[in-house]
Amino acid sequence: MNIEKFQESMYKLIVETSTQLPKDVRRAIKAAKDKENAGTRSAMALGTITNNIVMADDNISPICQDTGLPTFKIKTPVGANQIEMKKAIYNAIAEATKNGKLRPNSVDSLTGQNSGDNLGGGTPVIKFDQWEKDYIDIRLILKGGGCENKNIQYSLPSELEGLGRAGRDLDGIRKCILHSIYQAQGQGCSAGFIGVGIGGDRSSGYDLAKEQLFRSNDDVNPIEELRQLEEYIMKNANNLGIGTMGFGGETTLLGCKIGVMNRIPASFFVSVAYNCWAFRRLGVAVNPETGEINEWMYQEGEKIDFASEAEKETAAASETSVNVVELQAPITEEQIRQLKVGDVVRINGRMYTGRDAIHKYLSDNDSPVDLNGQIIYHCGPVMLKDEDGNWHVKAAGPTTSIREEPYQGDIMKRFGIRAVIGKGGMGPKTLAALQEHGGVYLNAIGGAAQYYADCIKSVDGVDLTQFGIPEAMWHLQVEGFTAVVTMDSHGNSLHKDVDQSSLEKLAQFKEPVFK
Ligand SMILES: O=C(O)C[C@H](O)C(=O)O
Ligand code: SF4
Repeated sequence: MNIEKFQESMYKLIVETSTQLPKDVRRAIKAAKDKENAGTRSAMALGTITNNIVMADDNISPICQDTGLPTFKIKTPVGANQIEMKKAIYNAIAEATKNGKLRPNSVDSLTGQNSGDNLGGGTPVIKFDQWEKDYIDIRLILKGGGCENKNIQYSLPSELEGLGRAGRDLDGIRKCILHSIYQAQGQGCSAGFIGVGIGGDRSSGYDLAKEQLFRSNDDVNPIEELRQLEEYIMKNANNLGIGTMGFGGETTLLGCKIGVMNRIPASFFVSVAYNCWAFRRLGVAVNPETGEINEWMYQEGEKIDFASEAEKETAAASETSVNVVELQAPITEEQIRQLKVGDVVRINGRMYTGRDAIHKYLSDNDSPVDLNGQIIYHCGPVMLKDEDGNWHVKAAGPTTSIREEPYQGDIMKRFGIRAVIGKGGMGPKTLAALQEHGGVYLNAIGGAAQYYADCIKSVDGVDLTQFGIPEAMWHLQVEGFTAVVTMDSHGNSLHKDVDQSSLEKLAQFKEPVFK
């Protein structure tokens, strides 16, 4: 095999997967957009998402800043040199990271050290299989951490919130799947795609669930019961009213694929792999001699590019139909107290990024900057340094805020922070702190990493770089950064409301359907 060519092919596959959504995924997003009523929060979120897809296409930059744990599934003809192929993939991964197409995402679990090039113990994941065909089939998925955290595994029989007993039968499986979508709320950047694995053990069950994510979203399940179940889930999950980003709305699920394998008598697992709307998976057929790409997968049928004028108009119309408040730090308590759930804010000026490592750090250390009246953005960006030593933001969407729930309220009070921006909402502890202290939670659109990177006009500094690029505290200068108030200082939380109403809707699916 021509290994240089093969490495080039792998680089192309990585860049394409990170920056361009496959055609089947685009069609699913377009269908969701057509269903959402203009002027709603969900329609606005979808408008931002589709603008972001266009920007990623144009800039050849990551659709979402979290480029996940790169996972390759490879089928080779007998005799292919897997050791050589692995090395070429590692090189291609390091190069894509250096060029800002992947975020450095490989972190030592004990020391917290980021390897900087996406290589390290267990990363990337490469799984080989042999087959009797004469070409190499390589599929890649970049599944981010927020949706990975919403994967769930059920052991049947089980008692499920809202749904009651789930037994060891098709109807019990139905209940698990509906519950999995409910428990994800908007935190995995809904609307999502799910892969379900029935049977196996805890690890092979999850593998089977993830394997389903490699099926084309338009295929038809060859097993009749599973075909019916997939159809049932697609129809009914969208009645849960969770909607885009958990804002409420018509579309919660964009795809559902279910696979089955045998189990041992004592175990009955239903494993669900949740993937965000930024469903980055592609595949190529590679010539084993030349190392060149012969064919791209998932690219049949119509390509939606979301770039037409009509698309832009709907996005603009939904943005203008709401109340927009301008904010600039430092913000006063009085300004914050005026904000209510549902208001849209447009931020100009300074904000600081802070995510997991920073929140833990601030909980028992002083802040390197004065945070009084300031805004914290839950974000781990993709950054590149130019020859003059200046940093540039390549992708910068929000991360899931709920992970900071144990720290957030205390930190806001202690440092005088007035606003935090993230996605998916926060819990009761933060809500109480917002009310007591005069703070607000702003929801940005998860995955819209190009859209927000474009709002960042300069990087004015950085602190705590020992935590690695995604976890450092970046000082950003922004213009027209738009987010929605979803938790205010009067005890209101859109997330609490949507959770409650979707739980009530979930309970409507309690009665058996598959006998
Ligand atoms: O790590 C990130 O940037 C985001 C993560 O994928 C998330 O959804 O929380
Ligand atoms: S931020 Fe959202 S879109 Fe990006 S990887 Fe996480 S879950 Fe997916």
